Amino acid sequence: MACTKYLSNLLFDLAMLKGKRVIITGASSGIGEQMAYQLAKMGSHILITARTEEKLKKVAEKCTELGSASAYYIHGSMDNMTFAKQVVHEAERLFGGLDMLILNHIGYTYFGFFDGDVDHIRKLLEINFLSYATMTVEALPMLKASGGNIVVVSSFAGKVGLPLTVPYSTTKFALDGFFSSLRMEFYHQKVNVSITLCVLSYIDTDTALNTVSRVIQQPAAPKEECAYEIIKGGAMRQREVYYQYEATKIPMLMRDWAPELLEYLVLKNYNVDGLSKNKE
Ligand SMILES: NC(=O)C1=CN([C@@H]2O[C@H](COP(=O)(O)OP(=O)(O)OC[C@H]3O[C@@H](n4cnc5c(N)ncnc54)[C@H](OP(=O)(O)O)[C@@H]3O)[C@@H](O)[C@H]2O)C=CC1
Ligand SMILES: CC(C)CCC[C@@H](C)[C@H]1CC[C@H]2[C@@H]3C(=O)C=C4C[C@@H](O)CC[C@]4(C)[C@H]3CC[C@]12C
Repeated sequence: MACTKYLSNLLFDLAMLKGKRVIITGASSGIGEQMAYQLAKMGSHILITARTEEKLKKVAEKCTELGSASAYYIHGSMDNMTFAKQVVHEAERLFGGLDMLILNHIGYTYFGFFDGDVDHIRKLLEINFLSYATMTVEALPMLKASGGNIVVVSSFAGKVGLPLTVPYSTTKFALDGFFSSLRMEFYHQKVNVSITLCVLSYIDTDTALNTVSRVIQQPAAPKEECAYEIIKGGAMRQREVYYQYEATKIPMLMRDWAPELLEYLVLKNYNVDGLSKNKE
């Protein structure tokens, strides 16, 4: 594993992203914000989006300072498919094309036992899944023209059923179904657009730490390194990225061979007594 990582670091030249035109969704905070900074340092043209304009403005300004070829922002909510399409059209207007589409945003969800609210699942599917499909469809002509990359930020919870994240996990599993099937069709149709699905473990973003630190005992991995690994995987046209490798790939090997053992290990990692304190 260490050897593979060493090799891919060696092959991944930061210059690969110089001058590339990139959209990053959910880039006003967390992993998306970090990806914007990394791409800025690599000299990309960047269009970031999220709902909060003031935060986006600050992130875009920092991108310019860090050396981005250009940095723009557009604010709006991804529960609105017209807005999802508008973001792609804005990239076309600003850059005249697109090399990389990084789909990373998620809507708010609760961390707790499923409360029976199916309407919440429907709304979360709009934000976490349907907007991803919408932006992909809209961006495909530009990505085909550039031989570009689609990068989908998912989770270990999108590969394995976990407690306390029923609606969220549903939306992440949907991403795997859509994008893994689409990737297969691209092979058939000789579409030169790569699809990278990123399977992330617990990452130290403010949202994650505030939401789950009382319940999950294991340490969170650094968002900066996580952002780098996602961009690298996308640029290298990898089909999937596992970060942190040990916390995601090894349990994945267990998933089909020893599912009961995996369930046992997952449950041991959750301290559900911490849940009530979460709500205070
Ligand atoms: N952190 C973790 O432990 C893990 C994270 N992941 C994945 O990584 C990705 C990033 O997560 P993380 O950085 O922690 O999340 P953050 O909460 O830090 O960032 C979420 C981003 O999405 C934006 N957003 C929220 N609601 C909407 C909306 N309705 N429309 C458009 N944008 C919205 C937020 O900005 P604003 O509020 O301004 O709209 C923000 O920019 C997600 O896909 C997540 O599933 C996967 C596994 C673990
Ligand atoms: C082998 C097992 C012990 C691994 C367990 C991994 C667990 C701890 C990891 C894997 C995926 C992680 C969740 C995730 O994907 C995204 C988010 C959204 C964020 O806003 C709040 C935190 C949350 C719910 C993460 C919580 C921690 C999770 C469940």
